[in-house]
Amino acid sequence: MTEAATHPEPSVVISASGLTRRFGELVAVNQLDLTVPKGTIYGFLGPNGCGKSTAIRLLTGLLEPSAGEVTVLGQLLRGHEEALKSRIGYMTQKFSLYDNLSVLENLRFVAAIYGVRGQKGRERIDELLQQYGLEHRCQQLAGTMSGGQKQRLALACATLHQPELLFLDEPTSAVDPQNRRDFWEQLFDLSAAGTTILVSTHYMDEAERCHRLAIMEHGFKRADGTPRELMQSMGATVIEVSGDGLRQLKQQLTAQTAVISASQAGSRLRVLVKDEQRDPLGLLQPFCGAHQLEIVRPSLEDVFVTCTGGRHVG
Ligand SMILES: Nc1ncnc2c1ncn2[C@@H]1O[C@H](COP(=O)(O)OP(=O)(O)OP(=O)(O)O)[C@@H](O)[C@H]1O
Repeated sequence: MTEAATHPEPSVVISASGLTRRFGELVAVNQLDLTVPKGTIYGFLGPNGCGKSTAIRLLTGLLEPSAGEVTVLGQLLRGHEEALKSRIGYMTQKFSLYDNLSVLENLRFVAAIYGVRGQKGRERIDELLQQYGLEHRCQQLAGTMSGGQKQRLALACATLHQPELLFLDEPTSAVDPQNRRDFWEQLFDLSAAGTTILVSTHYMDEAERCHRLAIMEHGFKRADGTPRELMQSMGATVIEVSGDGLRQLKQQLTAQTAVISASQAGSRLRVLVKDEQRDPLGLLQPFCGAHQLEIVRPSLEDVFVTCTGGRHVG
């Protein structure tokens, strides 16, 4: 019998049930159930303070839960935090780099922590310098680098020991759109090589890139699935209204109980109407006069607004 047959690789890399963390009266993470399949990029989408960082710290074993269980890479997390550390990478919001150490010194420091020594360590560092475009910055102090460069160095540090599971807590908050795009290409490279990635974000466009995601609010998971599944099962119709006088129209429409929200983009009003309203166009028409009405495809932002009762991310 082969090794693989005796110890089959888990197809589910993170499994959590009833995961809860209280800070005094505050429940930062509330009864979180989670299943993250191997090789996926899984997103936590939600506004500041909804519990994303706390959930990540619980799943890495850095924080003890008040209740609930977590299995990571086929092993119960509780009691195995140390053993699992070498199989997990974690990039924090603040990137955790030493500003007064050079790029090379930061990488060597992390290599020493993970015991990636000697020839193997040097080769791995060279490989990462090249992979993340840092080979000409070896001697530069981390504190003098741009946001995008720091981010690449932080990712190199977090993946130095080639973790099977990588946690990224709002990794793109401090970088520009081009760097964000490049960063996501790097994440897909890692994912294609078999790394499972859990990433938190409050950007809709980032969440949309994930294979699967959970929408979080006030410590609760409000919905989860692939972006497409979430859009298909959102429970609302999206209608775009175009024309003049949209500010006043918006007030009239949001006063209707079947209207979840109305938000303006340019000369269009994007209106979400609950699915229980059989004739959503008929509901809006009496208010809209000469305005043009069109049913359009939902976006992830529409899903978010529907799940969280109209409140906004960020
Ligand atoms: N150590 C702590 N002690 C007390 N309260 C905490 C602690 N850590 C987090 N919280 C609280 O728990 C809630 C969730 O915080 P968390 O940092 O997990 O949210 P988040 O979604 O990651 O937001 P952000 O991106 O702003 O960090 C917040 O109300 C926060 O103030």
